[in-house]
Amino acid sequence: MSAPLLEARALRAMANGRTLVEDVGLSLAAGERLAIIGPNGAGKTTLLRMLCGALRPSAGEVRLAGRRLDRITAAERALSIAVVGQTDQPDPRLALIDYVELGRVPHAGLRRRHDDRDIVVEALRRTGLLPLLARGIGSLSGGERQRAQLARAIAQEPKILFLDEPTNHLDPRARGELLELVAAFNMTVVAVLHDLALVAPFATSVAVMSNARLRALAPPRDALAQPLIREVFGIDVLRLRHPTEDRELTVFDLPTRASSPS
Ligand SMILES: Nc1ncnc2c1ncn2[C@@H]1O[C@H](COP(=O)(O)OP(=O)(O)OP(=O)(O)O)[C@@H](O)[C@H]1O
Repeated sequence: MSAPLLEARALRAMANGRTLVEDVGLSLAAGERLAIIGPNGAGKTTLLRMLCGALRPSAGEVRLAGRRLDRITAAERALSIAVVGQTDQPDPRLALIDYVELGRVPHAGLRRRHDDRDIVVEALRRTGLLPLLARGIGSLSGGERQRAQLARAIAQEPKILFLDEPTNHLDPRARGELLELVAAFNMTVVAVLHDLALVAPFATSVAVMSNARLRALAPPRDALAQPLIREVFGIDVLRLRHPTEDRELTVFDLPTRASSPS
């Protein structure tokens, strides 16, 4: 059997005497999309940063295609991993097309590919940004900038795409559309998501974090179920028949005070 593309064992993150992540293990096959969910402060971003090599674990290890991530050179890692995070602050004067072309930099050390520009233009087209290609990054809206980051990551052609809250600047329709777009690329993806309604249509598996620990690692239908969601988030999950269409609706409902556990 081939090794999983991404594998984490007994991961722990400590900072300033605090345990941010404790004993997390998971594995991801090529083509899977893992959503990491959990309340604020649960350790989601810390886990994502260890999985993508941005943060060295205090204990445990991460393997990419069977090789320890901390033993892979930065150049090799850049060929394999793209990260769309919340901290990217490019020079606002940079034109959008030049920003997206930065995604090709890890490949430039090999043979400069004549189709680099085609890959960049295609990434802009797929993210709906082609009409804005000459605009300065600083003039883009928050949502456009989020799509620009995705375009840069797609242009990088990574083995795994890591997304930290990729939809937080987007309107409700654009949120779903962005994740649909990511799914359409058939890449292996690890994404921290806050909006639970987006998880089931997007993810093939879900890691539920709570108080620094992995509470569940399961397919969306099992992970997004009572009593776990009630316990971890303090909200209810209701599965209801759509009133006019032949399909089920999943509703995340804030319980009223009367029905909340005290
Ligand atoms: N360097 C640090 N030193 C001390 N505590 C930290 C440090 N970095 C993060 N933390 C704390 O660790 C906890 C987990 O942080 P993390 O960002 O991983 O959570 P999260 O689940 O992504 O949260 P959110 O949903 O709010 O983004 C938080 O309580 C945070 O304040």
